[in-house]
Amino acid sequence: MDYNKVFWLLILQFLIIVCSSGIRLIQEYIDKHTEIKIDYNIQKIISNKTSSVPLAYFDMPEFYDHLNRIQGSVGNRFLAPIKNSFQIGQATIRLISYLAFLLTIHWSLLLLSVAAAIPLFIIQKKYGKRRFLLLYNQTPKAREGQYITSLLTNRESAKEIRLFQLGGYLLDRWSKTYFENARESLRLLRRNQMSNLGLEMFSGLLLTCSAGIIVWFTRSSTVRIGDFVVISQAVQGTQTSINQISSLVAQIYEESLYIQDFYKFIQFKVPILERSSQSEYPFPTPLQSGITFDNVAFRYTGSFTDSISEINFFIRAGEKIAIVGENGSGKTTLIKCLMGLYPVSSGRIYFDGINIEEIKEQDLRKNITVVFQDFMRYSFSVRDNIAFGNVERYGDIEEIKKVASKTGVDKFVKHFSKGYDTYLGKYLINGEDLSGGQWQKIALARLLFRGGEVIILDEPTASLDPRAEIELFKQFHTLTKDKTTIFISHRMAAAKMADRILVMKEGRLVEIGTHKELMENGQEYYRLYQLQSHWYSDNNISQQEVIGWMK
Ligand SMILES: Nc1ncnc2c1ncn2[C@@H]1O[C@H](COP(=O)(O)OP(=O)(O)OP(=O)(O)O)[C@@H](O)[C@H]1O
Repeated sequence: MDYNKVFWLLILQFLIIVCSSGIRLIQEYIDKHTEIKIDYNIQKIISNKTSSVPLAYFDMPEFYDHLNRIQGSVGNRFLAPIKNSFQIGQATIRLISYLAFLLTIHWSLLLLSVAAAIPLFIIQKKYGKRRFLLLYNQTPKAREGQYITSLLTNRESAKEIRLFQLGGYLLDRWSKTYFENARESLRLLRRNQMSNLGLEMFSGLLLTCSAGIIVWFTRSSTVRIGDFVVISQAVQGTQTSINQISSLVAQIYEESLYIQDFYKFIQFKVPILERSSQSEYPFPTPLQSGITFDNVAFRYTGSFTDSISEINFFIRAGEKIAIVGENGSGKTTLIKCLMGLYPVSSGRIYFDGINIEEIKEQDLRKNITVVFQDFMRYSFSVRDNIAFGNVERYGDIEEIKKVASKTGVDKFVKHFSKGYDTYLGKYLINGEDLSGGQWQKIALARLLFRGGEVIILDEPTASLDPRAEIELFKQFHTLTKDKTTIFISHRMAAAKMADRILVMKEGRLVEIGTHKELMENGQEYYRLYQLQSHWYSDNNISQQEVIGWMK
């Protein structure tokens, strides 16, 4: 025996084993790497889309449904068609060799081997589509379930859930939605399994027929008995390969439905909600003349009535305006239109005579700054919470400290061990909790850090008492001296500080004028003012005091 040769053959065998394992491991790594990259890009594309679409899209449940559906489109889903194509290639090579062999025996064997693939493809394609449609139809319910889960796990809702002892009820409600969806999924799976059973029986029948034919060939001595096993294996191999190909093609079809859905989301556009003009005028800074509302009306998507209509007014540059009116009278809607967050349904808004639709969107955002009543409380540091007003100047800690000092944020930050780097809230780390009023000061600091030509407070002062609210408005006036400012308030005494007051009622602008003029008018403003006059006497705030603040 040539031991030397055997030794080298054993070495070769070892190298082949190592190489094939190495190739497999590298391939697994490349797969994972590609999957992570695709995941990252998909998440980025989705986040880019959601952060840039018009705000009105977030009033549409179908937008949330679509978003929820495609969030399941992870890298694997995009990778699957590529992986499947490789497997189809491999299976095709195997199939061709089997077919060539079977053809040399008899064409009927070939026919019987491939016959099961057609119904298999049809059934798998059908159930692939049904699974997609099921996901489509189940999304609203699944979202309801997710919403309930978030209520049960969020800090914001934790208080009320305990207070109203809602835990058990919400859990039952969640179980109901969960099992409704689960039942439908299982029903589809059962049907799919029944069809698969039928297919297996059909394949088995075809295999048996093939075996019968081979036996008949051996009896009629076309084939030798020794070839029986080889031919049977070839028939089985053909059937397995072609079934695999048809399953893989059906899977590609199913994945393509999800991928198409993903692209539909990326291309999702509601023309009526998009800016109609692509013109790109800069925002007129500084504002020279003022802001004009020319017969503006706006209706939310899906609503049957206008939330604001026939709005006509002119605000001079540098003017201090208050907007008052009862709940739901359209104050916030008017502000959202003024900011260009919603394109108006009819009429026009002009800044120094330039139609809002023609001003660069980025410029609008830069120059109109708002603190809404439901402003964000970021679970990040104090510094983040202020710097988010203008991330381009994130590193400008001096300016951050300046606005913090102007708004009184510095008074409580000085007690925090990490100062401006202290995290707020408890979500990410055990940070500091702030009171409602302190959060409002943070929001105000963020607004000042941003700056801008038009500065708006949309009643972010709800948790302040009347005295504190007036104090804050007074401060706001001082801090925004040369700017055009608008503040919304339900409190008439605060509105008194404005140069002029807009009074909204049922979506219309019913009065406009100074406090004195409106009181003399004796209409809506006078009525609202009278309704609240006791608040201020109860809080020991005299008319003189308010007038004093105004000076
Ligand atoms: N996103 C929305 N989709 C549909 N309708 C809305 C939406 N937001 C507000 N509305 C409706 O528009 C009307 C005006 O609401 P808006 O928030 O402008 O009133 P508001 O005067 O600011 O009220 P409040 O003083 O209570 O804050 C209301 O009838 C409200 O139901």
